[in-house]
Amino acid sequence: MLTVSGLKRLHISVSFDLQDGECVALQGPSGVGKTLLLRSVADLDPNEGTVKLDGTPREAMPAPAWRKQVTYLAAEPGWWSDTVQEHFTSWDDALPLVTRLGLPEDCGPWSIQRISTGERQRLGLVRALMLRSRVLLLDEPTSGLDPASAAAVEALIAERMADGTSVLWSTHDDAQARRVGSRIFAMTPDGRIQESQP
Ligand SMILES: Nc1ncnc2c1ncn2[C@@H]1O[C@H](COP(=O)(O)OP(=O)(O)OP(=O)(O)O)[C@@H](O)[C@H]1O
Repeated sequence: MLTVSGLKRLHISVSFDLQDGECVALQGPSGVGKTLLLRSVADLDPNEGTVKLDGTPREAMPAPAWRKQVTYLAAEPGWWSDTVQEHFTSWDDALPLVTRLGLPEDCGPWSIQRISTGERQRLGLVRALMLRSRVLLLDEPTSGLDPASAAAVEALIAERMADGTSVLWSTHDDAQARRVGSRIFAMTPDGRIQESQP
């Protein structure tokens, strides 16, 4: 279980728990602080508060180890090498997920320059899923996708949840929030979360 207590970052001040295998949808107007919250839980930006995974505080491990277990996926994932496959520790292991998300199996040698926004988004998700994290912090993971690709993403995440992965899923899509979330956190302009049922 992920426990977040008194997390403070800029105007944000939140406390919540995330059970194993649970998905909570995170909603709120653009600029309200959803990305700030997700990045803070992953300890990517300076913030205050107590964040624990199964009772172990994040300070008990090096930050990179924490981020491998509590993984943030940006709406626009970053790229640093020339080709798609160079961004994966094992491209062969990634391929089943790549094809599952509707990408062609020969896309490994493709130049990063040529791939579309939606292709980048799905490849970024595969990269995150390869870590087998305990918690996924997904920042609008289907915002650039067509309905079929978004459905494939939702199905894949549901499988990970069945294996015990917890998910905090930021989305502007109300219908998606109700589909994927067992609870909904609505962020308010004063940086709090209001919980509701889908
Ligand atoms: N490092 C920073 N310093 C100061 N303000 C920041 C910083 N990073 C983000 N902000 C501001 O905090 C606010 C919340 O940004 P955030 O990216 O979390 O919004 P969001 O809810 O994810 O929005 P969207 O739905 O558009 O992605 C914005 O007004 C943003 O400009």
